[in-house]
Amino acid sequence: MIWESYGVEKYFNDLDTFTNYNVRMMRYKAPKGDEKMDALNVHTDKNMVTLLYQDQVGGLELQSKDGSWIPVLPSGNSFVVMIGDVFMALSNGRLHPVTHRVMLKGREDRYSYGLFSVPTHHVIVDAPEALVDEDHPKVFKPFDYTEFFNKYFLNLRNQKEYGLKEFAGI
Ligand SMILES: O=C(O)CCC(=O)C(=O)O
Ligand SMILES: [Fe+2]
Repeated sequence: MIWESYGVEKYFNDLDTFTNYNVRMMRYKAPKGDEKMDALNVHTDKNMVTLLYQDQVGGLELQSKDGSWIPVLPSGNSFVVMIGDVFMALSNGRLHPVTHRVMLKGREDRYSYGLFSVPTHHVIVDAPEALVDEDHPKVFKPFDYTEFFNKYFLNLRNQKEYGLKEFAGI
């Protein structure tokens, strides 16, 4: 639908052939004390699209443009849909991934469930030419998704948030 709205759906006819889907169930242990605990670091997702369901404990927070944090209230019958860095690159910077984190308070463990669409191994991510023009100069160089992810992952172990702008920004 998004690609149709930009008139570039024909470039993504074979999207299925270069997309994998990962399902992940995540458990966050309840904090030990009474303080609000940083349970998942501040980040944008590095994949294409994420579908997320959190249980009644809640804790997911989204960052607004002014830097403040907006809690996503738990809902038994809805999913959160977020785009990741790859989608930003494919849209030539038109769409932006939301920065988010998980903060926990209280005595209950938290569970969340995610469906993550990711490019297959070593896919080259590049925005369609039709989305590049004078008003929208190219924002990212074509890049190998696996190389980007590996670099991101290495930085994660050093507690550093590593973004696509650093890896492939023009
Ligand atoms: O558990 C959550 O609600 C968020 C998980 C998340 O942001 C992620 O896995 O990228
Ligand atoms: Fe995330």
